[in-house]
Amino acid sequence: MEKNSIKVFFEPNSVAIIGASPKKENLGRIILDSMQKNYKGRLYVINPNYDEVQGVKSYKSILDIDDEIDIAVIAVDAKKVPDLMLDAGKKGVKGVVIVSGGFAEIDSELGYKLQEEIIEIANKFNMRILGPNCIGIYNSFKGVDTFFLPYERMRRPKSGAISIISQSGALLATLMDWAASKNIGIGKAINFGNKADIDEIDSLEYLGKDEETRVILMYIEGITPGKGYQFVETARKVTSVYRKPIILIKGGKTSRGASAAKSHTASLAGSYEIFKAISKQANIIIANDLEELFDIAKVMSFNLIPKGNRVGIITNSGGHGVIAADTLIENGLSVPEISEKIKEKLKEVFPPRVSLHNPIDFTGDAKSDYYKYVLDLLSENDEVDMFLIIALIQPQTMDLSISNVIFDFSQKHFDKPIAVVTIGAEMGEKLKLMLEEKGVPVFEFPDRASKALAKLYDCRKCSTKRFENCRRISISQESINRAREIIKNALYQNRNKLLENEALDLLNVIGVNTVKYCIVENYDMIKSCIKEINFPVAMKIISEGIIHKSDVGGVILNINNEEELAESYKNIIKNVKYRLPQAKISGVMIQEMAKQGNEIIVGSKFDENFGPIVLFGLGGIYTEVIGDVSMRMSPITDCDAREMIDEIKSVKILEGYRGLEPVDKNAVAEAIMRVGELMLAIPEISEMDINPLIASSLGVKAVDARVILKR
Ligand SMILES: CC(=O)SCCNC(=O)CCNC(=O)[C@H](O)C(C)(C)COP(=O)(O)OP(=O)(O)OC[C@H]1O[C@@H](n2cnc3c(N)ncnc32)[C@H](O)[C@@H]1OP(=O)(O)O
Repeated sequence: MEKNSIKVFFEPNSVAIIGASPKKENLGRIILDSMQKNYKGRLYVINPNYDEVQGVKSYKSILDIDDEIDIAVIAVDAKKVPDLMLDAGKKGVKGVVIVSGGFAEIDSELGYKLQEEIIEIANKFNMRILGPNCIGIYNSFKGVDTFFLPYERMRRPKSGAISIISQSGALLATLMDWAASKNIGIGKAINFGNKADIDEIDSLEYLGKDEETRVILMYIEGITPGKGYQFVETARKVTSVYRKPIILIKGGKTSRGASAAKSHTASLAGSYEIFKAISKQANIIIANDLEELFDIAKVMSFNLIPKGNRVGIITNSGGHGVIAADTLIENGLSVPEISEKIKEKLKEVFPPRVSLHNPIDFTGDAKSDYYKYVLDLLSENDEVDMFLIIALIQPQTMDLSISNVIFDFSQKHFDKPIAVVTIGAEMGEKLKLMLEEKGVPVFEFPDRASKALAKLYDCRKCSTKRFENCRRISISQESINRAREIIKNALYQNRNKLLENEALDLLNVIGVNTVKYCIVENYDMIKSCIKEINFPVAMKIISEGIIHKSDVGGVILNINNEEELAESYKNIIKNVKYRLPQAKISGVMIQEMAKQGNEIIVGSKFDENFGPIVLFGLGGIYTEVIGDVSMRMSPITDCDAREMIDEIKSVKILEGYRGLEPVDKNAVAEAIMRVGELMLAIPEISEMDINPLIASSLGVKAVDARVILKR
């Protein structure tokens, strides 16, 4: 049965709070208190022990209420929750917010059992569950507030266009409180705790379509297992169709963090590198730490997304201006030179000591009206897309009127985002507060302001990206069946690894080119085997038990004629028998020597959370030493594959660096996609590598491949 939208949680017409009592510390009472402040819908209390709570009649059971109830908020001991849910189901309640803890997150038999029970009841009555173990829902526009933190413990921010999705209730509460202190507007927030039902995807789907949300901030510890690709698709829709940037911070980046995350919300946190790659695929912007998330929230709440990446720096400190320029450029923005036309105008107004480049540096005797003049002039002439305004208060001529100059400018030129840097004793603090009161994003250090502006520009890139013309590659069912036969055969022989020739056969079957090869089982087969292959050739021993063939003399390269070939055959068998007498030799592979090209690697690994992850990079030392690789989860579209190629730092080598011929990127992209599709179609493959895959202007050819199977 299709589940109902979670809209009802944000916009209920009636809410029942189960477990509210007159006691001051009672969670239900705190929720009732918060709801009574701004909620205009109908409120009910369920508690058999009281007749009335805070002026609201208390019912013995939800079934006694003579009204439709949209959502019920449950704040009683976990063991009582299933019975209360049964009543809620009978009553026709559409959704329950379970704030109680004591379910799967405590990692006990009882906890898991209770969680399963409530899921069963919810499914039976087509009810949605938010939680358990959560603080629930917040909608500033409708006064919905199930956060059981009184106002003196958590300030509520003003209403605004930023909405927050958080797996952690406490972190969400901190963010809300901080936003209130900085005058940042938060519209909606949701915390789903254990994710018994509602998760990050439901939340994204709702907030993506929500007209009151412009930006989504997310804190998550792990994507719901098995829903990796759904997450990618939903996030892509939210960012590119609904044009809402998603800024995400992930908890559980390290294994220690991941185990804390697991006990915290019974969630599975995956490897952070994979997560970052998938976020790119999902068109999501990653915040590296909480400070950065908060910085981004600041610039986002006040500004619109810029039209371009040109930043004008206006400063009264040379050093700050230089650091700002460095950081902006390092983070992908441009700090363009001011045009001669504008310079001439500025020269007429300012003394010669003012530096009229970008940064425009007024030096120590800057005045507020200097800033006003330059801001207006550059905006009106469309010389830059954003401003980084550095207004330090120490220089003796600077005064607090700069606050009005900046704010007035922002109101007049709302299409030019700004970030302000200021610091300095009592006056500096005062200026900071004056700006913050108006919601202006203020920073103490230029590098943080610069990074925040860079992320703001990233939002533009995300919202302009398009996915509708991206295509998967299809491998025919017949080919998949043939590939499956190869795998089945190995598993039947009780092997968890394909022999090298089988791995190359598999690649050929799915349409990834390999160099020509043949297998000989005895000396007499050599002549017929070599017919189709031109010299020079390589010879490799085929044996299940030999991992490093070269170490046992099992590889001979550059064989130029039939004579050498016969000699090599004898030598290779002799070498292996001498060095590894117990090895079972399945045959000898004669393989065309690969023509010149770039060695690349295309590999894939099955990830518990996201399924097959495909990896791409230059082969050899680049992969291992520099870690210059890109990853995406399967299925991989042509757009993803092209992005993977262009993302590695050494892409220039593939594009024909210093006279080298550029490789056929389409052929590389196709190999990446085919590996991704194979991994999806045959889950018995747990890992595979094509290394090296030789890429040239003529296409790609696999030389060596390794395929590991799940028994
Ligand atoms: C912050 C984060 O990171 S996420 C948030 C995670 N959630 C939490 O932190 C909450 C943790 N605490 C809990 O889960 C607890 O179980 C609580 C606070 C929900 C309830 O604790 P207890 O007080 O032990 O539960 P209990 O069920 O006995 O009583 C709760 C209230 O419900 C009332 N109540 C009891 N039974 C019922 C019932 N069947 N129907 C309605 N009300 C009931 C009681 O009157 C009681 O109020 P009172 O003590 O003020 O009279």
